[in-house]
Amino acid sequence: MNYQNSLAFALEQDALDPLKNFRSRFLIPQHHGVDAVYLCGNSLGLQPASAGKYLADQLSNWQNLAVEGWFQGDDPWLNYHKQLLPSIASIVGAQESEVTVMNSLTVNLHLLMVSFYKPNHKRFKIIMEGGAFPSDQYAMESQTKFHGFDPKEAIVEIFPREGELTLRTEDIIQTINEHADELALVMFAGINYYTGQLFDMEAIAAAAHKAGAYAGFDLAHAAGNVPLKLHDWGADFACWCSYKYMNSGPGGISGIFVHEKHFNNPELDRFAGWWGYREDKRFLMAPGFDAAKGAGGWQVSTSPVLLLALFKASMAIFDDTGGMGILREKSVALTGYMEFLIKELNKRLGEDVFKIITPADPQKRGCQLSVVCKRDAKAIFQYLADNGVIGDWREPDVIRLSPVPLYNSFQDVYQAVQQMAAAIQQ
Ligand SMILES: Cc1ncc(COP(=O)(O)O)c(C=O)c1O
Ligand SMILES: Nc1ccccc1C(=O)C[C@H](N)C(=O)O
Repeated sequence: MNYQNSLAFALEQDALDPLKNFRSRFLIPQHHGVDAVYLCGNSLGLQPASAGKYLADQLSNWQNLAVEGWFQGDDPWLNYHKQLLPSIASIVGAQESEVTVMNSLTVNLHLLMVSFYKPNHKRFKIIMEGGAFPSDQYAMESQTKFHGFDPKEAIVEIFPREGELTLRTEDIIQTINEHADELALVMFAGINYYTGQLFDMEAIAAAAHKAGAYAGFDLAHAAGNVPLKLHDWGADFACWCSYKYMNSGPGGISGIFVHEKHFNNPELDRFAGWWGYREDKRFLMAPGFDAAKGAGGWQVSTSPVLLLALFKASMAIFDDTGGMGILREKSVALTGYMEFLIKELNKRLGEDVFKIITPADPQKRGCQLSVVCKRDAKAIFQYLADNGVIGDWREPDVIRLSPVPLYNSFQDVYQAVQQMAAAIQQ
């Protein structure tokens, strides 16, 4: 047997892993008394072991300071969210003033559309990837209808070529060029939730701008997963949830990016609330909205401090890693290792039973591999779950598996593929 196919190889890689100690900073779900193989950080990241303490600190501030907690104590709530901004800015490649934390993802998508989708009869089209996450499809549909357009005319979805599984950048750019005269917005995921394809956001933003349109990105599956350079790429806006690769907890707080080129643009409408008011004068409670400069000016409501506390636990861990570069290095190796083992398994089975639909090029994917199962896929997925391998299922036949560099090991990946082999032999 090839050494790379052995448990010894996986254990050796783990021993060499510079990030190996980070696993112990997370609570790994248990399966029959041992660590489950959790490969589902693409849906819900694991709980930092410190999360309870961060939460308890704020519950204690609430207990002891009550309303004064906004202004007093070691960590007044009024500025609590700001401590998160350097970490978030570094993860998404932004300046601190270009990011803030607020609300949930789809809510933020709608709020940002208020600013960046202002269609007129000449320019009203939105280009997006075909098969985008349903919430994004519903958001775009309802936005076009809200402005009086027919979604069938206003929304242009780009699908892979016949016989291909993922999109070519050249086809995305060509579609943008073809619709240039009528295009208002290009709204793409950073990584598609189903296929795991990582898009060339820089090229997409450049093509959108050349066409005279805005470029926005939903980074639910990209933030905290792959290095991003939103500022340098010139993206107009972006939003993401933080409960996947950023481990902020179920329904955790979302983040937004607005490029600084828009900070002084008087044409940008927004749906305002007092939390987005310029801070030095917010408590004067004067009539007339005066926005805070920067992404913070898009905030609407009071910070949800308990959600921020959970998120802070995770960002402290990210800060200690040294950044997305080192995480990405391990991620490429870990996902590449899973791909290798799945291909070896297919060879042993004499057939591509597990067909990976995610691009093979590491530049075109993040942690996730989406695997189409050619035998009884549901039964195989169930077997994996029964044996402590947690991925997720997306209809009609895809199993998504995402080794996450912060807390997954090479041994996790090895065990997962062992169980896939055992599932077939059932
Ligand atoms: C790409 C994408 N957009 C939107 C959502 C929905 O986010 P939320 O339910 O937090 O609004 C998700 C995940 O749930 C997602 O993966
Ligand atoms: N928020 C959730 C609540 C319940 C179940 C799943 C989710 C997800 O986040 C799914 C994810 N967006 C996906 O890519 O399928």
